[in-house]
Amino acid sequence: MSRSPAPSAVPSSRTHGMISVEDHQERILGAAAPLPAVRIPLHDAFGLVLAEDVRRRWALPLFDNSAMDGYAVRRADAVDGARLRVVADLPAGSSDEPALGPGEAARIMTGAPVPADADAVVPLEETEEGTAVSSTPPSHVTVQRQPRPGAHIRRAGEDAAVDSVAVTAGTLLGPWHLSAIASAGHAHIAVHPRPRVAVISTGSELVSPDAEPLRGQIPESNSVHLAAAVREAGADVVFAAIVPDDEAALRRTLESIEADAVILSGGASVGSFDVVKAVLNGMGGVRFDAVAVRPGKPQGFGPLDDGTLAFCLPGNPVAAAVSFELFVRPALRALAGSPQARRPHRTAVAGSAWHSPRHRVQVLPAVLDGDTAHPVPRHAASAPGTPTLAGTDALIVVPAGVEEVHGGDAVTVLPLGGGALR
Ligand SMILES: Nc1nc2c(c(=O)[nH]1)N[C@H]1C(S)=C(S)[C@@H](COP(=O)(O)OP(=O)(O)OC[C@H]3O[C@@H](n4cnc5c(N)ncnc54)[C@H](O)[C@@H]3O)O[C@H]1N2
Ligand code: MOO
Repeated sequence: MSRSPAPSAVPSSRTHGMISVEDHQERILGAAAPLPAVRIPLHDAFGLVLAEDVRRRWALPLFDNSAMDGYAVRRADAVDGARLRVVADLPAGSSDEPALGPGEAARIMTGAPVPADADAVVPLEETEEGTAVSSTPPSHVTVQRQPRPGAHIRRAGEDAAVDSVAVTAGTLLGPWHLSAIASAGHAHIAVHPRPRVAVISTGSELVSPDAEPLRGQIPESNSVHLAAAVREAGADVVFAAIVPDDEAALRRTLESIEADAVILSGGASVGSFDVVKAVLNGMGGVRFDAVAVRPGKPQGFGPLDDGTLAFCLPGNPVAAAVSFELFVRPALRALAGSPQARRPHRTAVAGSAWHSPRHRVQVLPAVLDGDTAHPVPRHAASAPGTPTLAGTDALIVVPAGVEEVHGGDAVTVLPLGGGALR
C-alpha cells in the first residue's frame, strides 16, 4: 500500500473544505452522554449497560454445603471400612442442623447445609451401599475409603465476600452477568435504558418496496436498513416514516417525534430539493459539514432544541449505511451507557486491488473470508460466489492519503454484527 504522510489532526480543521472523520466522530460522541439510569427487573436487563456496581448482599456460598450426594461424617470415625449409624437425612433446602455423635453420619444431598459436627463428606460411590436410589436412608453406611479433611465441603464465603462487587458499572449485561447478579441477591438493578430512535427517510421519489415503481421512482430501503441497524445496536425504533421533499411536512413530522435520536436520510447535499438541509441546518445545534469520507461526505449533526440528537445522513443507500456505522452507531452505544462505544477493528488482508480517493477515508462494504477481506464490487456480478452487498459482514477502512490498495496488503476492517444486543 502506498502511503503519504497523514495530515495532522487539528480539531475541526478543514482540509479541501472537509472535516476529518475523527473530528466529526468526536463532535458526535461529545454530545452523546449516557441516558439517565432507570431501575428495572433483572429479567428485562439483557443487552443493557449496568449503571452502578452491584455488590453481593451475602458471602458466597451462603453456608457450608455439600458438593456431592453422600454422607456427612466425622472424619476421625470414617476410617476405611468403618460402619457408621445414619441419624439424619439432609436434602438440598433442609434447614435441619442434626448433632452427630461418635460413629454417626447424616445422608446429605448436593447443596444441603453440612452439619457443624461433620468435617468431611463421603460420596455415595465410596460407600458399600453405593448409589442405589432409595427415598429413606439406610440405617447404617459402610465407608470404603477415609475422606480427606474437609472433603467435598464448599465452605461459606470461599467464593466471594459479603459486599464485594459482583458486576461493575459499565458492563454490557449478558446471561453470565445476570445470573451473578441474581446470586448476589438483587432482582432489580440500575441500567441505562435503550435509546429511543426515530427513522425518517426523505425523498418524493421513494415508494414502498411492493409498489410498481413508475419512471423516476425507487423502492425505499434506507428506513428498513437503518431500523434494523438501530435494533442491532441495542436501541428501540419508536417511529419510522417516509416523508416527501416538502419542508412543511418534514417540520410537522419532526415536531411530532419524542425520541433520544432521530436519523434522517436523503436531502443532505446541496440540491434544490435537499429539504433536510434546508429545514435542519441551524435548527438547535445542527450543523452540516462535508466529511472527508467516501461514501458519506454530506453529514448533518447536532442536538435539536429538546435535546434529541439529529443525524442527517446522505440518501444514497450505501452512504447511509456506512454513515450509520461510522457516526450513528457509536452515539447510540454511548447513549446506552457503553464505555466501548465504537466497534473493535482488526487487520485483514486485501483480497483484491482497488483505488481509493486521495483526500478522503474510503469505506468499502466487504465480505470476510477468514483473514481475507473481499470488497463488494460496485456493480456486483451475479456469478455464484461473488460477494454482494447483501452478504456484507465487514467494512474495510482505507485511510486518507492512500490511493492504491494492492491484493495482499494489510487493511483495517470493522467486522459487523456479532450478536444483536437484545
Ligand atoms: N452538486 C453536488 N451534488 C452532490 C454532492 C455534492 O457535493 N455536490 N454530493 C454527492 C454525494 S457525495 C452524495 S452521497 C449524494 C447524497 O445526497 P443526498 O443526501 O441529498 O441524497 P439524495 O439526493 O436524497 O439521494 C441520493 C440517492 O439515494 C437515493 N435514496 C435516498 N433515500 C433513499 C431511501 N430511503 N431508500 C432508497 N434510496 C434512497 C435517492 O433516490 C438518490 O438516488 O449527493 C451527491 N450529489
Ligand atoms: O457521500 Mo457520497 O458518494 O461520497 O456517498
